[in-house]
Amino acid sequence: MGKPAKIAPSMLSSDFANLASEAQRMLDCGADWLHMDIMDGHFVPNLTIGAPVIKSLRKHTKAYLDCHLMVTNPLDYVEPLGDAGASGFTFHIEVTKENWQELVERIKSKGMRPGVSLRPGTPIEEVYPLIESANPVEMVLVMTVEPGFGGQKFMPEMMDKVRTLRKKYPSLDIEVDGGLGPSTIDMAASAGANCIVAGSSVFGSPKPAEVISAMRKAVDEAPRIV
Ligand SMILES: O=C(CO)[C@@H](O)[C@H](O)COP(=O)(O)O
Repeated sequence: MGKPAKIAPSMLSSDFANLASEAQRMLDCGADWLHMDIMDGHFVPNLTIGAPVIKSLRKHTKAYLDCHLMVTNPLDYVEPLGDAGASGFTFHIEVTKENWQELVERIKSKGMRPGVSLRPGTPIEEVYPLIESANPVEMVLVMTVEPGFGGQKFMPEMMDKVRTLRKKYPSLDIEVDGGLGPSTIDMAASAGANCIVAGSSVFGSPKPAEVISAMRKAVDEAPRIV
């Protein structure tokens, strides 16, 4: 039995003007987590939401808010996001090589679950110290597109990173994000990913509950590589 599946619709593909009802619609369709893309227009060329929106959404739901920080200065977001009610706080290794220890400590002290993410061009070895630390991150998010926008094409070559991580760390939560849907889920699931972020495939479907359930089945029934 592998790690349980966590299916996390990316709210970036939702109708932001109706965020609370879109979130509830996803939960009613079987979502485990709500994936919240926080972009600063600097680390990535897109600007989305921040702590005020998380705070507003938190008033409408008790769901796990899986926040992915595509920002240059994640430390600045810890306090506001913790106070706003974020559940997970996943930062990028490319901007935290010098201060990830302090960052992880502060994320945990605000009651959030720390994760680390990496761009497609970043070698997987860069996150090992964060997993092996005495105060470790609890999830690795392997980007399967260049971060910044929904609706891009899945990069199958990123599955080598997932396989390597799963072999080395059998009980780690491994999340994948970008281009996931019915046609790519088997690649991610068989490589060992258990947390699946999906935007366009879920929100673009007339039957989102079926897409979510098919992705869960693929993860739960994937042949285990460890
Ligand atoms: O973080 C990002 C993009 O940077 C993602 O969460 C996307 O929003 C996923 O969307 P799809 O690729 O599934 O459409």
